[in-house]
Amino acid sequence: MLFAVRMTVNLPPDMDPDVRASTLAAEKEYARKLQHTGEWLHLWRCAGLYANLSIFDVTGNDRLNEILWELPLFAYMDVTVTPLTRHASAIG
Ligand SMILES: O=C(O)CC1=CCC(=O)O1
Repeated sequence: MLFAVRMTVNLPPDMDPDVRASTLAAEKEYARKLQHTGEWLHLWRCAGLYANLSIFDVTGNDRLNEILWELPLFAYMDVTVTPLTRHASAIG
């Protein structure tokens, strides 16, 4: 199943710099791993924002929920999930 997920990151301005750096590094590693497995299909930066638009290809809601809750940045994110289905006019 395909899902579009918008993640907006809100890191506290007073966050400890070491915790910030290690959390961002963990997020990057986690995202790279899921891109390699094919579950995190697209990861796009929303231009000018500390936000991304991602496409996930997962077995279902439960797997997506698991992935999102395990994001190292999850506690600092606003997340919006949109389930996707094929558009009748899509040629691809
Ligand atoms: O920077 C972001 O948008 C948050 C994020 C998601 C995966 C990643 O590596 O960073």
